[in-house]
Formats: sequence, structure tokens, C-alpha cells
Amino acid sequence: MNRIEKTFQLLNNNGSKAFVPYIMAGDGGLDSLVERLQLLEKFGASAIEVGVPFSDPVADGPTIQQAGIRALNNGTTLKGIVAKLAEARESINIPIILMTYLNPIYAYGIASFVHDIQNAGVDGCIIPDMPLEEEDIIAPKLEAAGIELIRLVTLTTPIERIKQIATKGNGFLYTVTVKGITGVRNEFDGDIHAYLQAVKEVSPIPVLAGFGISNQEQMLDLTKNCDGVVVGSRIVDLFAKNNLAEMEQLMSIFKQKSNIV
Ligand SMILES: O=P(O)(O)OC[C@@H](O)[C@@H](O)c1c[nH]c2ccccc12
Repeated sequence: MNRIEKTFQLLNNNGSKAFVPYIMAGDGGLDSLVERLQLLEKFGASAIEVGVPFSDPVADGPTIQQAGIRALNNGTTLKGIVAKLAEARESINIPIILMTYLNPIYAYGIASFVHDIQNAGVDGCIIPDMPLEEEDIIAPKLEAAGIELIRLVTLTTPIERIKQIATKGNGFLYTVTVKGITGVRNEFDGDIHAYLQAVKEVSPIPVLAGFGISNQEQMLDLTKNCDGVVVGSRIVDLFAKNNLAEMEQLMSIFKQKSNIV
């Protein structure tokens, strides 16, 4: 069984929810990546989404854009990230999900990319600018390597298409909770709960909510109708400020026995 599947089975058995932090690889220097992943595991992450910096991050808001610029400026490459993830796998037990736009994968070479991330112990991959219709260029290779392709749906995806996407997938379904780009929000659309319920109804795999989530109140509210949350910009910001105490406090929300450590 894949680490992602195992994690959700455990969460389910414990009646707990997933907390999946996102970090930008290379922000703060690639040498800090392994240590940051270890910290996130210690603070109770169920899995970690590791972002690859890219020059045209179309889905990202200012916090993650800036983190990407910092990472690119200090020379972070996809090759360097994959090498660090291999190193991290020696001490990290929870699933690692690599999030990258398609272009860096192309530049790397699709077959070598899949081969190398498999060797590095990566468990899943998010490729936000790759629509379902185009995924055959990589999806079969990921599947053969035992790496879950995590697909996204949004508030504007018609329910029939959500069903189609959800039933393709393994791992979990990433449900985007805002109409727009990443970044902390104070409020969500009024119909957010109806949307999450509708997605839950058609999805055979766990449903995670992400985009705009930054505090425990939002997490408790949204997880009434889904299996967990992804938190990006807030975590990136707390790392940038080196405010680890606040990060630990934020992540303590679902901590009881919620990971496979
Ligand atoms: O930053 P937020 O609003 O908390 O959203 C999560 C998000 O950062 C992370 O999952 C992510 C960062 N870049 C992305 C691009 C597409 C999809 C998802 C992402």
C-alpha cells in the first residue's frame, strides 16, 4: 500500500483529519529543506506538499510567488530538490507530495523525472497546469512507479467533471476552495459547504480542501465536510519569519495520532 493510502486509512481509523502543509523548496536555502521537512513531521503533518519554484507560477499569489523568487535566486533546481528529497526520505516517514508546474518536468525529461522521484521516495505529484485531457503524457508512468497523481477540482468545475476526475484518482482529491490564486483569505464563498458536500458525495477517494486556509477556525469549519486541509501561504510566511512556535501551535489542531510515525 502506498504511504498516502496508509496515512488516510490511519486518519480514518482515528476519526482524525489531515493537515498537509505546503513549503517552497529552496526558500531559506535548499540546505534547510530536510530540516524543515523534519520539523513539519514533528509538528504533526499528515503529509507534506513540496513546491518546486518556477518563473511563471500561474496559480500562485504573492506569498508563494515571492518564496519562489527567493528560491530561484539562491540557485534552487529541480535536480537539487530531488536529491534533497532522497536524503530526507532516510529520516521522514510521512508521504511527500511534489507540486510542480509541467514545464520544469518537461525540461527535466518526463521519464527521468518519474524515475528519479520514485528513487527519492516521493509518494505523490501535483501538476496544477496539466488538465485531465493532457495527463497521458505522464500519468501512466507515475502509476507504474507507484506515485499517486493528485488531481485538482475547483468551485467552477461542473459536478460531472468532478466525478470524472475523482474516479480517475487515487491518493486524494485536491479541492480548491477559492475562485482565484493561493494566499490567505478571511472569508470563503457562502456556498463552500454545499460544494464540499457535493464533491464528497461523488469522490471515492479522500477530499482535501486547500487555498486561502490559514487559521484553526477555518480548518475546523471546512473539515466538517472534507477529510483535511492543505495550508500553504501561512506556513511559507511562518518559515520566512522563523516563527516556529506559532507554526507548532497552528499544526497541533489534528495532531493526536494523525500520522504514520
Ligand atoms: O497558499 P494557500 O492559499 O494556503 O494554498 C495552498 C497552496 O499554497 C499549495 O497547495 C499550492 C501552492 N502552489 C500551488 C499551485 C497549485 C495548486 C496548489 C498550490
